[in-house]
Amino acid sequence: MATRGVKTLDFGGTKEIVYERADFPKAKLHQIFKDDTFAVMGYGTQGRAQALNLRDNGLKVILGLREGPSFELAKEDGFVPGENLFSIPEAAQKASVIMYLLSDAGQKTGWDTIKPFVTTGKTLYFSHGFSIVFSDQTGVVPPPDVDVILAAPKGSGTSVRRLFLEGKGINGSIAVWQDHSGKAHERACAMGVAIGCGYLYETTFQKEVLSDLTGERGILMGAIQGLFRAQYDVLRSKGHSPSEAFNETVEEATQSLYPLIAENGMDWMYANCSTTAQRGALDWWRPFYDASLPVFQKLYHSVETGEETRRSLESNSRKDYKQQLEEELRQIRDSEMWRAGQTVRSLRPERQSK
Ligand SMILES: NC(=O)c1ccc[n+]([C@@H]2O[C@H](COP(=O)([O-])OP(=O)(O)OC[C@H]3O[C@@H](n4cnc5c(N)ncnc54)[C@H](O)[C@@H]3O)[C@@H](O)[C@H]2O)c1
Ligand SMILES: CC(C)(O)[C@@H](O)C(=O)O
Ligand SMILES: [Mg+2]
Ligand SMILES: [Mg+2]
Repeated sequence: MATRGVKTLDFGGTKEIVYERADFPKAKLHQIFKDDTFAVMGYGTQGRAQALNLRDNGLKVILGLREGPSFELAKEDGFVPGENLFSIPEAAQKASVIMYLLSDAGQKTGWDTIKPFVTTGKTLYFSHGFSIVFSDQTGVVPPPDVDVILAAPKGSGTSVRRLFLEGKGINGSIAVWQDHSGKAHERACAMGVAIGCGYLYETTFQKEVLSDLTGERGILMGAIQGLFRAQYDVLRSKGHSPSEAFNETVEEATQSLYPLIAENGMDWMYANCSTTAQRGALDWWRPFYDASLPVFQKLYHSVETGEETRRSLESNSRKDYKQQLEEELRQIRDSEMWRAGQTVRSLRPERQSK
């Protein structure tokens, strides 16, 4: 179903539809969701950001959480047990929109608890295509008489909340898996705006999960640590000090050059560097492309075949999962490169004045 006010824009030669916050002013959100109760299941980085943004947008939000640190945090954030803070089944029962924001592994184990409350006319909402697309691994198969929609912010929940509070908005993707009401598309767009996104792109559950898993394993998180570390190790092996190796690898990237890419693109960042740097970057991006292309192809294959979701479910459901995760993060934190980074960051004038 078409939503009024949308724009079709040219993305490098391909026309795509985008939806913006301006297409869904608050009054329209309140009209669309006048009869809805949003139940946010899980209070991780996304659950918390989306719940707080929905609440600040004046919509009716309740939480479904298990007892523990998240429950306590929700109380600190002003949610009140018995009023708008419940157990998972209680919240699912009261909800018209079940926002399934447990961890992806938690969505698999929690499905038997949630399923009885996914009843006729309700909306089941996700911020990832994982559970639905890989239902052969998760068992998450919704009944046919509900809407199943997705609004996936393309960034950390921390940014979802921070940008919203600054009056900005992260970009997000929306998709419809099942349209029982005939309004699922409009409701997905409206939810994307209601949770704090500034603008939204169309996708499918399938495309969202494949691109998201590739991106985070690749450039956004996995590849960036691998590339940083490889350059840092070469500089160190050639006798450069930790501070010099860190600054030339990470600090300048995040503090100077990446913000320039964000502002106006790669060529503009190049144009703001010396002719010497430009010549070198223009000569060397190709060898890096050639070296990494097969790794990205291997990664996409591993995502597409379900290997990555299998690994994630298996590792996240282990009893010692938290300890193992903390140990792996500790190894990164305690590596020389990131210890050097800690000292470098402490020297930033804005940190020193605090
Ligand atoms: N983290 C992000 O910034 C981000 C961005 C876009 C989309 N997403 C998607 O949003 C969803 C939520 O992500 P997240 O990072 O906030 O989640 P998360 O992985 O941090 O987990 C959220 C919460 O789920 C709870 N949980 C896990 N298993 C549970 C169980 N069996 N019973 C009760 N509670 C349980 C945990 O206590 C945790 O606080 C996921 O589908 C994720 O892929 C996340
Ligand atoms: C923030 C990310 C990496 O974009 C998200 O996809 C996640 O899974 O946390
Ligand atoms: Mg992800
Ligand atoms: Mg992502």
